[in-house]
Amino acid sequence: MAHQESAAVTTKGKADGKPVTFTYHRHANANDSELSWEQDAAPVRRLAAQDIVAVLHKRVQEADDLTVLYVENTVPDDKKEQVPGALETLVATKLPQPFSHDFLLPRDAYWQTHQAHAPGHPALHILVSVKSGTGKALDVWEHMLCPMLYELEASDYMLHLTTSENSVTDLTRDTFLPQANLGVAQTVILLSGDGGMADLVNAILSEKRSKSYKKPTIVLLPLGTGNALANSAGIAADNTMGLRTLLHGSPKELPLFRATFSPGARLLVNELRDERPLQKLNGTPVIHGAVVCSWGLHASLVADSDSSKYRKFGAERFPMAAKDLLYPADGAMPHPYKGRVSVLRPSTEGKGDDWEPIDRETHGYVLATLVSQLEKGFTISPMSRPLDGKLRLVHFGPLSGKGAMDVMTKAYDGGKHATDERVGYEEVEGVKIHFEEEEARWRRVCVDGKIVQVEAGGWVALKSGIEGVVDLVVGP
Ligand SMILES: Nc1ncnc2c1ncn2[C@@H]1O[C@H](COP(=O)(O)OP(=O)(O)OP(=O)(O)O)[C@@H](O)[C@H]1O
Repeated sequence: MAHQESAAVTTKGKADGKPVTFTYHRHANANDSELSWEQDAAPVRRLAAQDIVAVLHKRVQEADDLTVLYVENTVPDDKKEQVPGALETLVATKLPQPFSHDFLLPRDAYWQTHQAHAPGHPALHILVSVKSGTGKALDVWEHMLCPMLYELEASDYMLHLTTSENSVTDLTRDTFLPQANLGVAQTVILLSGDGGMADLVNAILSEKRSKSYKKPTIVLLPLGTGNALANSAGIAADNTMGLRTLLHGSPKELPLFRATFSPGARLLVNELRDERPLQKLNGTPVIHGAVVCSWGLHASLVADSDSSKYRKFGAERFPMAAKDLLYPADGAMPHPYKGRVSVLRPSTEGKGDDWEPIDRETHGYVLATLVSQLEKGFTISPMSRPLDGKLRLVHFGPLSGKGAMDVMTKAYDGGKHATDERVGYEEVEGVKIHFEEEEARWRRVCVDGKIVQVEAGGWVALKSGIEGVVDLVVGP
């Protein structure tokens, strides 16, 4: 879909059987392009490029008919909370050639070659995480994905709706993993946030994989709150809820890190009220992640905002909880987090496995990530490229509420915090933290949105470069 020039091309054709004049305004920035059509006295219809899912060779009446799939986002304001959009079709005859060139489904796209009538096509699963984000995943299935599969004549799939916080884990352990171990190719369209992906990956890594293990291919439709993975991998760059990436993209291995914890670490669930044991690897508690591992302000923010009180506000829940942490009610400074942090830098000739301490006894923010954005526009790691597998550390010492806000504001401004002298930012292979906090709430670690409570005197050690277990479909 890459193109440089900015031009308009006009053709005479038909839209849904009625004679019209099509105009395609093609812009250097593909998402600014627009298709419009005029029919005598009727008002001009406009279709923004960012709403277009794909153009299909689907003959309806005339030999040169094409079917345009697009997302209608003009939902009345009072319905916006419930319906994020709906899939619509336009049967078009004689579309401007540059338009069809830009949006026709590529013949070699993963979807084309692996789905529908392709021989030996993978088992197709649709997994709807109904409580992710503000709870719109089911609407997206009903109004967008299901109608699209109908248009694509893809009816051979299994639909799964989550019924509990364990649904993704259970389904992966009982279905995806055993099939993958038998070498069966599977595509999973996952309507969720980062947590759904984390559950899936951790369930796979909780058991042994066979020699014939075949990585499932995951198509992620961004239905969470932060959608860090989707925003960083370009899946959420248009208005189609990931449908365009589903049809045009191709699979690439999802890089992972492993966080290993001291023996007393526990996963906090049920709005932090209950504890669960972590998975064990060689007797040691572990969690794997694809997005972020943090301690300090970020982890406290995720933990404090993980309640139904805040969740209903979507991504707004973070700034709301941030206010309480940055400007404590007693007028004190934000909490200085006490502990020893050391890093393992990418190995260079002559340097071994040397962990180097960060020269500071207290900290404000310690965050390691594999992605560039933690939510749309919050560019925590501006050097990160989609699925580059590089772990990057962002850290700073205790700052005033205003100082920390200042740094965060720069992160929202294209990642300018990365060059702020108060902030450390570098590529690392590992991070270790030994906690020296008395109070439990300051010993909470965030891994891909999950919260781990570490015991007094405990530690966490993070390593990148873990062998991937799934592929993620990303844009061309
Ligand atoms: N039917 C359900 N009942 C109870 N819990 C559910 C159900 N469906 C999903 N969940 C839970 O809701 C949470 C949703 O997490 P997810 O990461 O997908 O969304 P998010 O936290 O809103 O987004 P993000 O991680 O992108 O910020 C998960 O913990 C998941 O287990």
